[in-house]
Amino acid sequence: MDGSSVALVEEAKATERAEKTPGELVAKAIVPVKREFLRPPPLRPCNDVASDSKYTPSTFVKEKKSKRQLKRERRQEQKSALNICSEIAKTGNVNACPYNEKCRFSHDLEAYKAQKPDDLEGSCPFTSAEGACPYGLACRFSGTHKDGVAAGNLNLHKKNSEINGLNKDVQKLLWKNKIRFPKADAKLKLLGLLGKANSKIKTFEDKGEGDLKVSNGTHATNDNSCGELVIDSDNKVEGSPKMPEEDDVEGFATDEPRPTKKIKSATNEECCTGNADNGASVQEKDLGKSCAQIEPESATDNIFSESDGSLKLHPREKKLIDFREKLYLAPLTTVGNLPFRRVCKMLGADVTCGEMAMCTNLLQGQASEWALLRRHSAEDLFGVQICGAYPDTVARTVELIDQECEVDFIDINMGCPIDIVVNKGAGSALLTKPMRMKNIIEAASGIVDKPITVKVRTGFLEGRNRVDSLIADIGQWGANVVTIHGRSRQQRYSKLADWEYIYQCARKAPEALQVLGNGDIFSYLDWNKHKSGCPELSTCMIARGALVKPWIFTEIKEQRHWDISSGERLNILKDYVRCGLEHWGSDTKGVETTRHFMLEWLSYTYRYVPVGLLDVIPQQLNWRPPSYFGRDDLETLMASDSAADWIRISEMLLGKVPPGFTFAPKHKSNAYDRAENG
Ligand SMILES: Cc1cc2nc3c(=O)[nH]c(=O)nc-3n(C[C@H](O)[C@H](O)[C@H](O)COP(=O)(O)O)c2cc1C
Repeated sequence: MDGSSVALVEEAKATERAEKTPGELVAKAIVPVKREFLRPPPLRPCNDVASDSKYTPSTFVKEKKSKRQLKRERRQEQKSALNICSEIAKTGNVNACPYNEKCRFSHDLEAYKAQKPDDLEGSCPFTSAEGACPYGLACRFSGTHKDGVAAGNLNLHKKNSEINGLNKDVQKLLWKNKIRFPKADAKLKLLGLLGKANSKIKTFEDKGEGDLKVSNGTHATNDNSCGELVIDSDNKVEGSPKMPEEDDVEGFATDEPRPTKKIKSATNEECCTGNADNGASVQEKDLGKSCAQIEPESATDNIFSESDGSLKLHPREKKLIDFREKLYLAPLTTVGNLPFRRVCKMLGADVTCGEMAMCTNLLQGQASEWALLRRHSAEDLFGVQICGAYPDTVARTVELIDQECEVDFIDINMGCPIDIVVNKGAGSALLTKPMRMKNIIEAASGIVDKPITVKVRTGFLEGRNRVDSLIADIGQWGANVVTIHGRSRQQRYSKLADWEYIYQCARKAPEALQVLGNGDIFSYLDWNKHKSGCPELSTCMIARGALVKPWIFTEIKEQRHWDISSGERLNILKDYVRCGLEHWGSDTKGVETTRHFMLEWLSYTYRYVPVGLLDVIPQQLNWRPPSYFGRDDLETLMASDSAADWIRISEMLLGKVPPGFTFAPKHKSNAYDRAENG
C-alpha cells in the first residue's frame, strides 16, 4: 500500500471509530474519547515506536563488540576532551588531580571548554544544596553557579539524601568471595540446606545465574544493566548508569572489572557446609562453635563478627509493618528508578520498593545491581526486591542487605515471568516448586528481624492457579506479607487480573499474613472497589497505573478524578528531571541518563487520556487510546505514541538531544500484553 492508501485506510478507521457509541468502544477496549477531539492517526511507516522517527535509525542493532574492544573504546572515550577529570572540573585547576597523567580522564581543560555545549535552561539542581555543585565546570547549568564557591563534595550531597551505596571494601570482599554469612549459613544448616547438593552458590567463573542476561530487554544484569543504564558515547543504552561516585568517590563501589584469577570459595566446607541429612538435628551451640573456629585470613577479610550473638537462632521478634490502606508503588524494573519513586512520593505514594535485583549479582558485588537498592530520604517506608532460585543465595543476600543497607522490608520476587529468570528456577518458576519456595522463605525470614514479603502471580500455567493452596503455608514459612498479581505467568499481561481469585486467597490467608492485591488499578474507584470487595486485603499495589499517571496516588487520597492539565503534567516531568539530575548528575552524562530514563517513562505516560476528554469515566488500564487532539498543543504532544514526540518533550526540559541520538523503549508500552518482571 502506498502512503495515500494508508492514509485513506486510517481515515476510514477513524471515521468508523467516531461513529461507534462509547459503549461499543469500551466493549472493544478503546478509550471512548469525545468525538470532537478525535483525529486520524498521524501517518507513520509502522506503528512500532522502536522503528519510528528519525531518532531511531535502522542501524539500531549494532554489531557485537568484544569485551576488550569495548574496554579500549571506553578508555579512549574517557581520555577524550568530552570527559574532563572530575577533580579538574570541580576546581578549575588543571593541577588538581592527584593521579596526574595516570588519570583515566582528560586534563585538557581548554579543549573541554571548547567543545562543551551551551548551558541548559534552568538552574543547577545543586545550587540550593549545601556547598556548591559537585560537578563544577562540567555541570550543564554551570552558568548559574555562584562565583567563588568551591565545588561541593558529591559524596556529601548524596549522603544527605541517598543511602544504601555499596561500600568499596565490602565490594572487594564480595569479589574475592571472602564475605561470610554466619546467620544465613547457620539457618541453612539448621534447615538441612547447606549441603553440597543444595548449595548453588557459585564462584565467579561459573557461568550460572551470575551470568544472567535478559534477552527481552526488561532486565539484564551481569555487566551493568538492570534498569540502571550506562549510555555510551553514541548515547546507546548499554547497561547501568555509572553513579558518579562509583568512579571518583573514595569508599564507594566501583564498576571496575573483578580480578580474573580463579578464586576459591571462602565457604569453609568442613565447618559451615552441613550435610543435608543431619542439618535439622544440629544443636545451636554446636553451630556457633563450629563457625567460630574459622580463622579469617585477616581481620578485615571477615566483616561479620564471629561472636555475633545472632548466631543463636532464637525466633526473632519481627518488626512488623502494617500495610493496611497504604498506597504501595510496585517494584518496576527500569522505570521504577529512584527519581521516579521520589515523584510518586510527592504525589502521595506511601510505600516504595526498589527495582528487582538478582541475588547472585548482589553476592558478586556488582555495582550496577547494588545501585538498585538505593533509597532516597523521602522514601520513608521502603523495601528492596530480590530474586533468586535457591535458599542459600537468597538467605545470604538477605543477610548482606540487612548488614549493609537500611531497608524496612525485603521482598522476594516469586512472580517474575521472564524466560531467563524462570529458566534458572527463579521468579514465577518457584510457583511450581513449593518445597523450594518453602526453603527460601524459611531461610530468609529466619535470619532477619525485618519483614520478609513475597510477590507472586496466581500460578505458573493458565487455568492452574496455585497460590490459594499455598497461602496458609506461605504465612507458616515466615513471610509477613504476600502480594498477589492476579495473573498467571503464562498469561503475562493478557486478560484482566483475576481479582475474584485474589479475594479468595486473601480470605484463606492466616491472620498474621497480610495479603496485598495487584493488577490493573487505574483510578480511585478501582481501589475502592477492591478494598470494599475484600476487607481481608490489607492494601493494593499499583504498577502501570502509577507509570501512566503517577498522580493516581493523589486521586486515591483525595477520592477524585483529577482532570489534570498539560501544564500540571509538565510540572511533574520537571520534578522528575530535577530528581534525575540530582541522582544521575548534572553533567552531560547525567543529563543524558536522565533523558534516557525519562523517555522510558514517557513510553507509558501517553496512554493517559485526560478526564475532560472522556465520554466514559474512569479510563481503564487495558483500553487503547485512539488518536486525538488535546485541549492545547502540549496535551496533544503528550498524547502521542511516537518516540520522536517523546524526544521532543525531553528536549523541552533537557535541551537538544546530541547528534546521532537513538531511542527505543525497553518496555514497548504499545504492546499491552508484554511480560514485565512481575
Ligand atoms: C515496566 C515494568 C517493570 C516491572 N518490574 C517489576 C519488578 O522489577 N518486580 C516485580 O515484582 N514486578 C515488576 N513488574 C510487575 C508489576 O510490579 C505488577 O505486578 C504488574 O505490572 C501488575 O500490576 P499493574 O496491573 O498495576 O501494572 C513490572 C511491571 C512493569 C510494567
